[in-house]
Amino acid sequence: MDRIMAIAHILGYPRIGEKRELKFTLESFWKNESSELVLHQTGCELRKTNWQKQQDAGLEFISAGDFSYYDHVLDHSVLFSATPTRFGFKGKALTQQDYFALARGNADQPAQEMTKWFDTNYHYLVPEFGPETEFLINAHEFLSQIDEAIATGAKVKPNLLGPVSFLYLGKSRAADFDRLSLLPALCAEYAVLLNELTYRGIEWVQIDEPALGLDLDQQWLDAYKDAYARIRNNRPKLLLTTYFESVARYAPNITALPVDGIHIDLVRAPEQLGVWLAVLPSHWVLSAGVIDGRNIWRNDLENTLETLIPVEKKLADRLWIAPSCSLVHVPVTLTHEQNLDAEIKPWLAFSDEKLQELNVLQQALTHGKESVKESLAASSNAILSRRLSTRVHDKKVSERLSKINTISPERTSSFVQRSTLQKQRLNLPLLPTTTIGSFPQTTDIRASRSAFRRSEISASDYQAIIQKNIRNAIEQQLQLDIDVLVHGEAERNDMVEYFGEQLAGYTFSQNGWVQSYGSRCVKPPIIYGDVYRPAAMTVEEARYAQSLTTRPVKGMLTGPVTMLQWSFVRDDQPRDQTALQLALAIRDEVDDLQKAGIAIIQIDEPALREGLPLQAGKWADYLAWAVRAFKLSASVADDSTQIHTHMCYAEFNDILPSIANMDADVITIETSRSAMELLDGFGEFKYPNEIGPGVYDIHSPRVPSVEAMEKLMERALQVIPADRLWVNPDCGLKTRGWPETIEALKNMVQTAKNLRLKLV
Ligand SMILES: Nc1nc2c(c(=O)[nH]1)N[C@@H](CNc1ccc(C(=O)N[C@@H](CCC(=O)N[C@@H](CCC(=O)N[C@@H](CCC(=O)O)C(=O)O)C(=O)O)C(=O)O)cc1)CN2
Ligand code: MET
Ligand SMILES: [Zn+2]
Repeated sequence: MDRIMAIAHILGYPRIGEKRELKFTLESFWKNESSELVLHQTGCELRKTNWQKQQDAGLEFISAGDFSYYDHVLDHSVLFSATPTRFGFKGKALTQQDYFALARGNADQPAQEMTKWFDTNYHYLVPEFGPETEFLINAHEFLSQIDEAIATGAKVKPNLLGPVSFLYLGKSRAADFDRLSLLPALCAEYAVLLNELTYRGIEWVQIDEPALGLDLDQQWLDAYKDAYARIRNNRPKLLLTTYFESVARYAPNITALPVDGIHIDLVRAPEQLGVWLAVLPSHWVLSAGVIDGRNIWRNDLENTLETLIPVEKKLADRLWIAPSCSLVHVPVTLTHEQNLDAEIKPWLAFSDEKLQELNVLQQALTHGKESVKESLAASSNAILSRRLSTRVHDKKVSERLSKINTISPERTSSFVQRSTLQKQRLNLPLLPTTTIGSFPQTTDIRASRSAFRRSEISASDYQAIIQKNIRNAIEQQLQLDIDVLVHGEAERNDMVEYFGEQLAGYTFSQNGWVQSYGSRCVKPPIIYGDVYRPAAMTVEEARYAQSLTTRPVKGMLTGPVTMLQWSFVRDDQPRDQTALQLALAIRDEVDDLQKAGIAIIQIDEPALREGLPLQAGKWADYLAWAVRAFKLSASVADDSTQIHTHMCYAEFNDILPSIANMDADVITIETSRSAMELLDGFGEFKYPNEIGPGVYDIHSPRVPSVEAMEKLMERALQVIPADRLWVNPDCGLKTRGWPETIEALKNMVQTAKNLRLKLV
């Protein structure tokens, strides 16, 4: 006789579509090339397909409310009418254009700020709260998607971001404003919405509270108690979902909440299972996040069942099984992967394959392992094939790594000594101007690359096109009178993917796209084995660019921590080991570049901050290996070779000692959106080396004025001495068009010239 069904569910499904349908429909809508109707039709089809897949996989519920036309946190702000006051949308029924204005800005207002979703490469739109914020439920779009889901006939579990995490993830522009003062008013609207869902016959709602994975002070912990007490009446059952970290330390607070179950991430934090089994209230369900929602490796199902079977014995139908977090962080399907390495492909599981894995686990728990013995055997074979593969371990790499302690992470001389040598060699003016690396990735460049990939043009044709683009970038920069040039990165599809393609130990998908923000996607390359650099990766382009000018052209590399953070990484060795392998590969490239006569080498680390663990107790360990990896990649540089690094998208003030310890000769950082506030930390901390604080935001096509940039630089000059300051944009220009790029850089160079006159 069958026992009670084990319940399988997911926390969210990717919304971009198997072939990035959402991206293409969005971009054509924005260009006015297609209608709102087409946009909504595509949205509707994507949801329908996603739900069908979930039903086919035998999930107990289909997941609704996880779809978004841009970002689910933005949707949540709209759901409660909590859009920033500055847009003047109060009391107005938002149009589709209004919605995108919040996400992308309009003629009058810059977009809502965008920031990283916890330690992922997904970006959300930061809610803006203030004393004037009023909440009013505006659930038409949300409820119509729920109704659409209900109409499929399946059981529906709506997703909602929880009230405390929503407030936590927002920001206030008003000084000293306490966001928690908004909690009662916000919860009143949640209550209305939850009543509405009860009325629709919804049994369970998934309420995401990922803030519980962070270090919370007492005030925020208490807010949970208050919030959930306020929404306890006439509502569906609530599954409180947590992910990315252990929440065991808050178990006493969490178990006191009037909810009906908890989801925990057992991939990131398997050690918390014991705690939860011991304290789980007797009427709660426990949703075990056992399938990795952040990585693409096939699950070891036998192993997972070993964990689950005793739990199931104890909890019976109170055990639910799920991926560790929403699947938005992994690609959609392996179905279209024709070119994936045949040995490696069976080791992988994208979202659809993860649904299958859940299905097998559910069957095994319900009907016994016998019932799915073939699937279990296939899983075990894949795990074994990966473990025994001769392609994972490379003796040369392990030998080199075993001697890594003999390589000094320090440069030969101190910054002051290096600086003297570099000044002699480079002979730059005061407040040198530069850019961050990329110039516009035009449709032309992408189309040529695409044609080359499809073998429609030859390698030499493709190379000629890249050279033409490099030549153009150099000419433009010379005309603009920029001091330190870049080659423009035309040859790179994506900074990380490009290097991954040239390193051993990496493989790639054709279609493994993951949403980064809005319509922008990335295709993280896959590290499956020991990493090393078989041959020089950037020297040819750097040498060519340098041959066109007497001004210095920066060599342009991605650093080991960012390579790690933006790739799908091995789960069979600690991350720091992979980072060290990457560090040695980049180190080889730095050496080759300087041997080719390149005097300045930039090693980008935009993801260094993103990789920081969510709980402060783990920071020191991470920072130690991450900084060491960066330094090992740079320390091969001669004193007279100037090392730059670049970081964007982050608060740096809490890790300034580590940034200083990286000892790059120059760091360029994103500062313009915070009006140089960020630089105050560097001033207070007395950051010892040179800094280029970004003087304009590259995320908007708006051309900044000379006055605006001068003002920012004057602010910078108050905290950093002029002889250690550079003038540059916030980040690379790959997403911009040429005309606005030239106008903006013209003004930027003028800014530097004006200031030089004032300073002498
Ligand atoms: N990995 C990573 N993470 C990051 C960043 C980053 O640069 N890289 N920056 C921040 C986020 N910013 C981002 C900024 C831009 C894009 C972006 O523009 N992505 C492109 C894809 C880039 C790419 O790989 N382009 C391929 C082209 C892929 C493609 O669509 N090809 C078409 C053909 C295109 C054509 O014919 O024009 C096809 O194959 O069908 C290339 O240049 O080769 C996109 O969504 O469109 C992504 C993230 C933080 N995280
Ligand atoms: C996301 S950081 C980007 C750095 C890179 N060198 C560029 O200019 O695009
Ligand atoms: Zn950047």
